[in-house]
Amino acid sequence: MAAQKDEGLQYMSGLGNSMWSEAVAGSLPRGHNSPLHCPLGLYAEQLSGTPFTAPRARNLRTSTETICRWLYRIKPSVTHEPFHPRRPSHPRLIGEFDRTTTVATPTQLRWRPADVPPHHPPLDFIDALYTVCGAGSSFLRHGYAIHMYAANKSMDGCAFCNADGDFLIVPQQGKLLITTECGKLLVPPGEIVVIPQGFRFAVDLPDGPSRGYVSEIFGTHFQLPDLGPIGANGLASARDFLSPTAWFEQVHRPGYTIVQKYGGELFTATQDFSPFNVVAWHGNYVPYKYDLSKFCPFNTVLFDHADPSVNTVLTAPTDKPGVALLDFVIFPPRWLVAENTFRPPYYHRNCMSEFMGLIYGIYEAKADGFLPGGASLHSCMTPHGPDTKTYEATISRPDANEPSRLSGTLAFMFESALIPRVCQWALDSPSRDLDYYQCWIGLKSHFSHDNGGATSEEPCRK
Ligand SMILES: O=C(O)Cc1cc(O)ccc1O
Ligand SMILES: [Fe+2]
Repeated sequence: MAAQKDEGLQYMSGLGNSMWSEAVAGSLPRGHNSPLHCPLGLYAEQLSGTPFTAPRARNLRTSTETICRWLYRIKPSVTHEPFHPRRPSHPRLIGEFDRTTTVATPTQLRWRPADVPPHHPPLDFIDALYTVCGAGSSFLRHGYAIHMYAANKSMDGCAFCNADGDFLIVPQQGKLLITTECGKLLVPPGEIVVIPQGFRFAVDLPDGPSRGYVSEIFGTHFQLPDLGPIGANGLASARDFLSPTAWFEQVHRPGYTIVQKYGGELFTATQDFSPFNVVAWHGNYVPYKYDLSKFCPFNTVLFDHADPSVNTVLTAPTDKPGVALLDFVIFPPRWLVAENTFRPPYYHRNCMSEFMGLIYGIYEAKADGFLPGGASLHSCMTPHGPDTKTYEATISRPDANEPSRLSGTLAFMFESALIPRVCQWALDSPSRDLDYYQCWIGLKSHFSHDNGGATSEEPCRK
């Protein structure tokens, strides 16, 4: 496990491995999870990311100390006033996707980037978050939600805790400085961060306003995809995932608020100290970040267009082999070398549902209209593919067989086997591109065929 430094913060590398970190030498109990007296008078506390009895291969556990076994903190997280529904509530977060909360639509949907309000109204990460679509239920521990955010203010005097699932956050504009119970992570656009279920965290915006995408998964965790015939190396490498090192503050903070998302609703509880009081921790259930430029893409080197699964960074599995609750797939800069091949994405209908975002540049299938910070949704079996301009430009390229480098672009997809229902506010949003379908209407027939004299009224049959 190599330590890495980044703008003054130190990280540990690896994914799924057991790590330990102590902000004060000797604060982590050795050989014990819950000693009668923890070093330095800390409390032990365990945070479980899977049922205790999950098979060992899936049993992720993070501990933040003290009384029990794994995480060692100045005061345990139970030391707070009772939870109450947050006032004002947050009407644009959904944790259960059914007819009462959301809408079913097979229409191709696209949104322009949302404006990031410069100062007003003040919106921190929590208030800026709004659900776009999703499926299933956080209560039933099966499903996912896709949210977006456009925030202009650091969280102040509060920490967020998502009891519903893991967040995979994709900042598109503006860095996030995320303080977690395990330490701090600085996440600029081009990197992603995963905050597993149950961790308390606070988001600062050191660069000013920030905008991005969030996928949330209920009942499982992200893991690296199997590589199959690719072999032992390629795509995302475990050593490029970075977790924080222990960091704590011991401060009296009267009125400090824990905002807990539970069943898609927000609840608050106050306490008089910072929750970032973990002095040492060990376990394999930790937040982590990943720089997407570290991804090693594989693709066709002779002909045809490879399916996008070849660019899977992380996958959240279901119980059915090969069927993802949610895949996180990227379309990074790379060489295109296929011969006699239509190189952009093909026209297709997919039994999986595809939500896409663009971090920077131009997406290879859309010459116009899909902008950085924007989004699209092509649900189960909804036809989609390159827009007219892309198609016409591609088939008339004189250099169509020359190697070309796709540069300065980074798009991604959240792809799921579960069919999403869409929030009404996303359908009614002023950012929605109601003319999206027009990008394909201009596709004209290129069909030319010697039909042996048949007229248009007399179909040609062979
Ligand atoms: O629809 C999309 O743009 C995503 C996508 C990209 C690709 O290269 C192949 C299939 C696919 O769904
Ligand atoms: Fe697609």
